[in-house]
Amino acid sequence: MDRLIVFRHVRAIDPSSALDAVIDVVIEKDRIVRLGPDAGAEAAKAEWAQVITAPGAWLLPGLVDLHAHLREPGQEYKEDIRSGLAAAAAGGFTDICAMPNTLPVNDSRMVTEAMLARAHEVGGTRLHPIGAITVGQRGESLTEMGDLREAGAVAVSDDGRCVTNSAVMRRALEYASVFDLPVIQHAEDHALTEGAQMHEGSVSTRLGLRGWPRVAEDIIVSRDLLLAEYTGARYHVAHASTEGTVRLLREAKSRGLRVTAEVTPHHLLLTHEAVGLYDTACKVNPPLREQRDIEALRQGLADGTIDAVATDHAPHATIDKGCEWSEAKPGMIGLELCLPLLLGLVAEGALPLARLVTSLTQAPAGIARLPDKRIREGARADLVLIDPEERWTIDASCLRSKSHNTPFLGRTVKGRVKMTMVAGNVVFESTPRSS
Ligand SMILES: NC(=O)N[C@@H](CC(=O)O)C(=O)O
Ligand SMILES: [Zn+2]
Ligand SMILES: [Zn+2]
Repeated sequence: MDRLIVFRHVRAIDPSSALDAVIDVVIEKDRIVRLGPDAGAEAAKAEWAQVITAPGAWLLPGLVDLHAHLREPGQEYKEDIRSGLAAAAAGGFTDICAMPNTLPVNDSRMVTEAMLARAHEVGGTRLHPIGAITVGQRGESLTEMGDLREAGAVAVSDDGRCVTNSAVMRRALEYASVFDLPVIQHAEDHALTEGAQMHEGSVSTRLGLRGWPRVAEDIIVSRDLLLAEYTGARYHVAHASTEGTVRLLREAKSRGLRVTAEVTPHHLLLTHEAVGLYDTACKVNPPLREQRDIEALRQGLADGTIDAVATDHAPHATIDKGCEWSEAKPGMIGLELCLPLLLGLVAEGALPLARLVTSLTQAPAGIARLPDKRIREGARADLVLIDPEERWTIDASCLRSKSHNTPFLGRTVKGRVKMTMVAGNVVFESTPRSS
């Protein structure tokens, strides 16, 4: 018998279809075939139907992450494609884009194909590789972007490093636009961040650490926006962290530029004060900044200046973090914490729920040119079911990721992913309520 799944009386939320109502949603094989009040009453009677009655639960389109580091090939002790995709599924993600700063760098068709082959073997959440902009991420010669695209890359980026040379960036934008690939920039003027250990401000002064000033990001973003305008290419800002970036993007968008941006949960929630006394879990690039940056980023996300939320899931092992601050690797995990953390912002009234959903579904899907994420008849059944009321405490033992580097351990959050479905296949299902 073909697969038949019936969600009964769930709150289905899909801003792109102007949907927010308590309804039934019926899935046959890989598609949503019916939805509406009591639309599942008949189907639920079928002997082979899997009926999911979850009063109070929310059903959202599957989440899309534009920015994750899966560490395979090369650093599988931190994460691999299997554990990374498992973490993604547990976080409600049906699609994730993997950054190319692997070992070797994903700057060739061969690496892209190998990653996709591995993801295919593993199954579950879909993996979409991002190819490098320059060979070896060295910032010099461009990669064969046509090959990367043909092999399955959805964007190009040298993330972890910034393309600082303006001529290289110009050529990258021109070349990528031939293949309709967005160029994702890690905006950091390396000349201004040499030796930098955290945000340049009162905390870096107190701790005696060299700082990464906001302007190191703003300079690159403003130059890139000029280049994007000049070349007409698609340009995307990774992990926006400053109020300057938000202001520059707002101005660029008001003039009709084809530019987009993402922000991470940690940059929306934490300031440099979280570093405390050298807590390496808070070491991340770009660094945690100040309250006024948080305010600007939240405002930018709420009004659409910032299009998407991305996790920048950056797993590092204990050996990479359990050392002196200056030796510790930057980055924090995010796939499993993103949705619950940001539901907290919604509960506080700092972000409309519809914007949160769009910024995790339709917006990133559009940037990576993935199929629409919709809850409507005929759409592919990429869905996530959440219990918005369940409270739980973030603990290493409940994480699928191989690494546990996050400053949010021990924090109690409200809202939990109960089920993730990729084209009608259940790829994650949580154990029953623990509290
Ligand atoms: N965000 C980080 O601090 N680290 C990322 C690289 C990056 O996103 O710049 C990593 O690969 O570990
Ligand atoms: Zn980066
Ligand atoms: Zn990154």
